[in-house]
Amino acid sequence: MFLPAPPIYPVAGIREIEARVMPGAKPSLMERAGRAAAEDAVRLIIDRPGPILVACGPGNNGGDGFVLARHFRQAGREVLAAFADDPARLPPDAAKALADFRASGGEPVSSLPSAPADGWALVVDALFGIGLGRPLTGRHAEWIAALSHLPAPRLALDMPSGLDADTGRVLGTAFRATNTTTFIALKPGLLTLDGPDHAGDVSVQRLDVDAAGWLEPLGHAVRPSLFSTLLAPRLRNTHKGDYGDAGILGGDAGMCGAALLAARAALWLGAGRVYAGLLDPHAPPVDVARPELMLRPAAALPGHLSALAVGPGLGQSGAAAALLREAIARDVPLVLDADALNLLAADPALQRALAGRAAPTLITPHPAEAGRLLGRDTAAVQADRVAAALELAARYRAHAVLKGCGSIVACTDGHWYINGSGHPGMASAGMGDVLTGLITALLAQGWPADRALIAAVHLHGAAGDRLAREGIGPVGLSASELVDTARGVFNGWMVEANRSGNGG
Ligand SMILES: NC(=O)C1=CN([C@@H]2O[C@H](COP(=O)(O)OP(=O)(O)OC[C@H]3O[C@@H](n4cnc5c(N)ncnc54)[C@H](OP(=O)(O)O)[C@@H]3O)[C@@H](O)[C@H]2O)[C@@H](O)CC1
Ligand SMILES: [K+]
Repeated sequence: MFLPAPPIYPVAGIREIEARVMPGAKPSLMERAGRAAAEDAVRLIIDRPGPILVACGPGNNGGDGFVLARHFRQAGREVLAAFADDPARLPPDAAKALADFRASGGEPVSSLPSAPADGWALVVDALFGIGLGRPLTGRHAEWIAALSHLPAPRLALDMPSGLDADTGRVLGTAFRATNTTTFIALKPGLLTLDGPDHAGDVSVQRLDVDAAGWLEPLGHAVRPSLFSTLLAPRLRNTHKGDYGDAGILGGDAGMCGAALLAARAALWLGAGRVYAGLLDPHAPPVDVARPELMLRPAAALPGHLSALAVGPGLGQSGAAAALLREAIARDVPLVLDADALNLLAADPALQRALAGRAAPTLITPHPAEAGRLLGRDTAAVQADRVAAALELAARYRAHAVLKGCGSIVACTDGHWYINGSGHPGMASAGMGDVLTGLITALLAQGWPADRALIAAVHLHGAAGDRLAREGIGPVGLSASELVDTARGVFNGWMVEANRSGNGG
């Protein structure tokens, strides 16, 4: 049974939901948040005696911390709450949480206590949540640096302090959590850019709020349930023509391997026939390790294809640009990757041609390619990856994946997805070519373009994760190895989907 894809809301969405739920909420959302976080915390300290340190900040995140601290006091645990902001400026709920903590016999200390001889059982970061408005400096930054290095489970409430909830950017400095309990729903900043390195394992505590019932989410975390209905078993009475003809165009001198990797991935993920059109005039006529592939000169790809990818090893020659122009004119699902994106970024005529396509287009830029496509530098793209991916999708009328930590898939209908599979061992040569091949295979088999992109991105990372679990990576994992494993993971998903009634 595949789990549903959890919704993701930016801060504005969380605030909107909060404003609708807040007025009548009993117990208050803060009471629910502090209690839910305490329940997560109990699991972290099951075998850990000793005191708990809770660092509380000047807003409602601090209030959550006081509620958690009170619950542990009432349960008989030793708790130290550190709080050095102005109590008179606490928002009303947080002021009440502090008063309740005091009423339970607790009293905050105004500087970070030194660690007990046997260490803390748990360190809780309740300094800042979604209200973080600027880079952290001074005492707050010092506390966060000190807390981040304590050798104990480190639990962040809602967000690791210092991490921008919308973008995953570190504002000044950010808490390094082993675990994060986030409230109501996921936020993009937990899942992309610097988020995963700071949030650790993320638990979502919904606080009995049906977020999607209040506000339709545009963002989701990727789970196989997003495409499980497409994982149907093959009918017996079928032949290779039913599974599509995939074309891969690229492979100029010195870069044939890129096109071959994409082609192999397309074949291994089930495309009926795979053609590789290679620009290098000295390209081999056959892939001896994969003789099933049909290698052709770049200009000799068949007229009819079910899906076409342009880019792996393409280069930026005049011949490459001409082939790209012809490819864009084909009425076929089209994947653009690597130098196809660089050529596109530099040529307004190609961009106009792309905008006029009726068949779906998919683009797979890494942040530097995305920057070229959007006419800005890489840092500006990374500053807000969700916004950049959505802008790419709108401007190029294409489903776009912005690769990197927490790849963002943005669709032309405005929906977006953040993928959590994969690891940094996949930052190696040829990985992007394999992804292009996987996408092309699913398109060739008739998958809707948005689902093909989401599934291939998730599969690519899941294959890397499986290999890393087996000791093949993260260090030294090669793109070729990923191809076989992606096939295994995908077939496993099909078994799972059909066991659970093919509905996720
Ligand atoms: N939403 C919900 O449904 C629920 C929300 N809940 C909880 O509330 C949290 C949001 O609370 P929040 O809005 O009070 O914001 P929060 O993160 O505590 O920080 C605001 C304070 O920080 C300050 N400040 C900001 N940046 C700063 C900086 N760099 N350096 C120094 N100060 C800085 C800012 O001051 P100001 O900018 O006004 O000077 C203000 O005082 C949310 O994350 C969750 O934990 C749950 O209880 C229940 C459900
Ligand atoms: K926090």
